[in-house]
Amino acid sequence: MISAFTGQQIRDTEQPLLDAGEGAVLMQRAAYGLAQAVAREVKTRRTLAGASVTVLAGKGNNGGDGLFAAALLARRGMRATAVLAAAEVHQQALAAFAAAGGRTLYLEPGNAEELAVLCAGDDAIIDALLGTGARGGLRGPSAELVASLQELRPRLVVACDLPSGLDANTGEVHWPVLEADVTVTFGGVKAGLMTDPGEGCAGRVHVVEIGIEESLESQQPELRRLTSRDVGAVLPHPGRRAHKYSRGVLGVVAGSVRFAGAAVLGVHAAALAGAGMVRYAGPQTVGQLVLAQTPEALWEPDEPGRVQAWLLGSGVDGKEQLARAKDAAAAALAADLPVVVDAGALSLLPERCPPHWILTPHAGELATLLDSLPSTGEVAVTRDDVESRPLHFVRQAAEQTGATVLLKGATTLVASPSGVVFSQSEGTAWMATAGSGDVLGGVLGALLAQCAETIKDDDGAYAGLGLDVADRWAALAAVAASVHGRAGSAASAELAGGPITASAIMAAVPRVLGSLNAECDRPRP
Ligand SMILES: NC(=O)C1=CN([C@@H]2O[C@H](COP(=O)(O)OP(=O)(O)OC[C@H]3O[C@@H](n4cnc5c(N)ncnc54)[C@H](O)[C@@H]3O)[C@@H](O)[C@H]2O)[C@@H](O)CC1
Ligand SMILES: [K+]
Repeated sequence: MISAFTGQQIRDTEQPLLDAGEGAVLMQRAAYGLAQAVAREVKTRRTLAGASVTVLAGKGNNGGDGLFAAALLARRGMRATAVLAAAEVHQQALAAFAAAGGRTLYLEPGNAEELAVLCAGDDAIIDALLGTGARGGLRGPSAELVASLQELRPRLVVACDLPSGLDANTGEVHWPVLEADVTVTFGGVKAGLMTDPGEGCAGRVHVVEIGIEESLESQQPELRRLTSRDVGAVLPHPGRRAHKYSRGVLGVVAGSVRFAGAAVLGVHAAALAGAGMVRYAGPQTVGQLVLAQTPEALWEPDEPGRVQAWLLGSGVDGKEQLARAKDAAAAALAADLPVVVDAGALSLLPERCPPHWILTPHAGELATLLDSLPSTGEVAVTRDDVESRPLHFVRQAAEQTGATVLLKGATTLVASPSGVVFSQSEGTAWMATAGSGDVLGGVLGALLAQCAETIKDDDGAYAGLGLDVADRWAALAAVAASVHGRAGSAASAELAGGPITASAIMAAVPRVLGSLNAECDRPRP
């Protein structure tokens, strides 16, 4: 599992070392790691000797890291320039930079554009304007410099610790921000690098160890990301004596005459993701389409028979289908069964949901949901609000409803009502296509049906994740998001990185499950 921490958690962990006079050592480790990363990136394009690098240096320790790194790069033969954004910068770092032969320029009111043109063509730019000590975004000439540079599209931007202007704790972005190709972050991943919109500006994230990593482990991560091994360990696996009922039966109330495809995709995705059986409830015309795609499924016009979990809501439209979803929700609540609550069913929540109710809104639906809750207050939450602060709002929704909430996006966040949040980002932007969410619902529904009866006791699979039992639902939802993202990326990769349909995402699910199992050395069933 990859853990991400707030800037404050990282600073608190550094503090005892700073108190012991180790600050300079930490900075040297950070600078060395940053310089190595820049050198590695430049060398994929050309030789280091004679290549050019500009460091944009602010007045804090982030600027110090950047200047020391640029000094190391100058000593390795790069032509190094520093653009100083403040009158006072880290003195020892500036002295080391000058001693290594670096050239210094001063950012002043009126010369930002000129400096941007001067360094935009460099082989690398290091953004060391603001780090974890930032309050708000870039201002004045620094903001102008970064805005101009962003327009000029530099060849390679490496962010020092985090892109300047990004909130290390929340991932909120105070524009303008210089979008990085690589972010070299120190000691541990900052939460803002694992949630949008911050993650979208950070490029590839590389962690440099500076000696605080062991102490950080005692902190509760702000965000958690499951790796392929974690996902493989949690995925359900049929035992030798399994039969279709013990494998897990999923009941689906999705689709409608108007949105029939949602039912077809949800049911088929669930079957491909390993449900022992899928029972579909809906109008006959839709039932026929469902059976045409998935002859393995059962169509039942009204209430399906016994199930272990429910998928409710995707594409539900009209009185009759909504009534079926309502009945199924009531039955699920009475029988304490896990439920995926998507789209049309998000309006059917009880006053307090259990954590095994997993809501799967996109940003707009989450805004509507929050607005409908009596606890939200007077000011309406908009889609833009959710997109600017997804971590804040997904957590709020989980706390206020009691449900586990999976917020779909380029980075998908899953919040448990306890405040534990997972972040998965394996997908591709091609997955923003009609029906993609219906496939995710099917995959998640299938996982719930397969794990419903074992999740509380299956300590082995969840060992190492350090979670309370109630948070396992969020972990399982993160597994579904990961499988869905991997399936989309695999489908697109097969088409040389081209566009994909929801059906293509769905078709790739079994292969993704197979390779995740293989990676965990699990025997084939
Ligand atoms: N604490 C340590 O020992 C270590 C710190 N490291 C680096 O130090 C950084 C944190 O250093 P600092 O605490 O100095 O913080 P920053 O480097 O983020 O700079 C904060 C300074 O900028 C000013 N400032 C804050 N917001 C501003 C804004 N919006 N516009 C302009 N100026 C603003 C503050 O008044 C403060 O002087 C980390 O991100 C990391 O890069 C690393 O060297 C590892 C060790
Ligand atoms: K920075």
